[in-house]
Amino acid sequence: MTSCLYECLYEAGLQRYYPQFTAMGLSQLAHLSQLTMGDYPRLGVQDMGDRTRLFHLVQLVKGFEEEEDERYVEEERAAVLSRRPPPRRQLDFSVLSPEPEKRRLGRDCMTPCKAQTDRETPFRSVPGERVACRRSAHTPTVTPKLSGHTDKEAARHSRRMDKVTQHSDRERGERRWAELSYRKSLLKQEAAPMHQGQRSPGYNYGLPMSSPASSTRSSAGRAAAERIRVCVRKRPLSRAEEKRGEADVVAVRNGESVRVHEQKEAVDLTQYVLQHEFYFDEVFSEACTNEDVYEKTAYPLIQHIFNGGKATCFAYGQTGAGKTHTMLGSSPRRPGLYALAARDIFARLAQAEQRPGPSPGPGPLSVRVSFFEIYCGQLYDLLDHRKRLFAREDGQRMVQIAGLREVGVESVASLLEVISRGSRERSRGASGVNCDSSRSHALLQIHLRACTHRLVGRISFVDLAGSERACDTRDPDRQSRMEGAEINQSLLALKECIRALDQELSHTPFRQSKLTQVLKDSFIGNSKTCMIANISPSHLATEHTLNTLRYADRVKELKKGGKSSHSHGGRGVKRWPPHPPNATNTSAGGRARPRR
Ligand SMILES: Nc1ncnc2c1ncn2[C@@H]1O[C@H](COP(=O)(O)OP(=O)(O)OP(=O)(O)O)[C@@H](O)[C@H]1O
Repeated sequence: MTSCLYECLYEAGLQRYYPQFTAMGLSQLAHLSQLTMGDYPRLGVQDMGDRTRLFHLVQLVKGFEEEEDERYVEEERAAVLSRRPPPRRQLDFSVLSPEPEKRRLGRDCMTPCKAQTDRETPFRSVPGERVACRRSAHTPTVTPKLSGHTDKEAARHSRRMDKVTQHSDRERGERRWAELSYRKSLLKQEAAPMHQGQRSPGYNYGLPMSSPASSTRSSAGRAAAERIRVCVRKRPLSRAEEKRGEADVVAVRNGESVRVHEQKEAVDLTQYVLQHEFYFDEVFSEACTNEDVYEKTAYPLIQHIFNGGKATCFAYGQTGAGKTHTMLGSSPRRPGLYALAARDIFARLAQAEQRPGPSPGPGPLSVRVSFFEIYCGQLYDLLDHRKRLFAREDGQRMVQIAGLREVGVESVASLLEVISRGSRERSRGASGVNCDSSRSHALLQIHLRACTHRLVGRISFVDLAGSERACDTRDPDRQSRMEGAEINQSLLALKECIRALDQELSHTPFRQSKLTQVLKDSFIGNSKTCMIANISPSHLATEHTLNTLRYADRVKELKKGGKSSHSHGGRGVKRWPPHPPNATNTSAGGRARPRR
């Protein structure tokens, strides 16, 4: 259960500090009264406007507490005088519904309450109890109805509400938000409902199913855990987003879970915040650097390819979520995963050369690089003037890309030079979200070859195209609609492959898209895969963020069943149910919702 602290901070425009509040143990609105201005820097509140707003919020909470204390003293005295116990304050659930127990947390709050009238809102007045409230657009001021309360008490409560209003009238402008928070906290002291998806067999249509990693996993499960690693990276709000007043609604917790606060409005206009919590192998907060991400994602894969394995590291997420930033880095001084991997590969090769005596492995290794993109279902060689390529299966049912150019590199610098040459060739276009959006999937492959040209190990870095919907593209002409459709189709195909693996289907539909075709060996044989799901913190991107997290959550579930080995390329029958149209567009309730 959460507190309404987030909502009040949200109203105050301070919600981006919420993670720091919770990190300091401030999880309830009442905790704010203990704050002093000396605590502001520790909460990261440096901006003058933010400090002022936080100060006003703290004052309001303190004022409310004092008022509450006075009221209780008064009530106690009146009770003693009249020799009767103080009135019991209980929720009048009878006006809500004949089935009060159903109207508790979670999605029940989304259900409009027919029994309520516009002017009757059951609420509680004792902090710590749960309350259901209703706000009508036509009745901005609600009169609370208290069970067991006398008219006198109701009038007193009403006076207190009026006092808040008068107070606000005196100091308009900046303090308006605080009063709103205050009113909200009075009326909605209920915690925002936590959405917890129930696990059910089969496909969950995007329903969150996340749960913490189990320590009692089978050995097969542990092996699978090694094969697929699912991480999430949250990027910081950009300056432009901050200026536009966008809110940070994503909180990273303990480096392994991420919580998304989704602002919702029920049919009866009740405002509430729905919380979604997901658990992953690693969750990187906005404070993490590319080095931090590399250390826990690609670094183990580099060790693996030197042991003769194949590895794939792909960055997934909506456009502008930070995939390219993660892979390429932002400047030579802030390298991305490509450069950090190259540095480790060459360091390891240098170590092997310096080692005295004959090497136990396949002898001296050479590093070769290929770089190609998948754009609108076609393959293009980024190191060969965008030459068209074709993926074909060989006799061993392994996918080979005919004509793909491999360039030999001898140092980190030369590898980076090749990468930047290829990156310039990538197809770009402006999506509605990112003005420098990648509209293709880019696959950088670093091959370790023996002197006989035999492939010893290989790592593929896949910078997936933005997973936004086609309708998000600016001026959606035919080309951008086709791009968007193809991107969505290939991501859906990837999901289908993962699901087929998850459910141990005898046939994995690699051929549904070029992406899954060329990624075939990412999930078979001696291979390891790491997915980095990039997410934006902005409240405007909440739906995409949830879709990305649900997708990543689905991949993570692969590990739980311990399904480490799969037949591939078999001739089994497709047994999975046909995916729903627009399955990537899911509502918070977990059901696929038709796109508009
Ligand atoms: N971790 C981060 N720290 C700071 N800035 C970041 C971070 N991640 C992303 N950004 C910035 O956000 C913007 C968008 O990021 P980026 O281009 O990497 O998104 P993308 O997911 O690759 O988008 P697309 O799919 O459209 O190419 C860039 O300006 C980038 O510098």
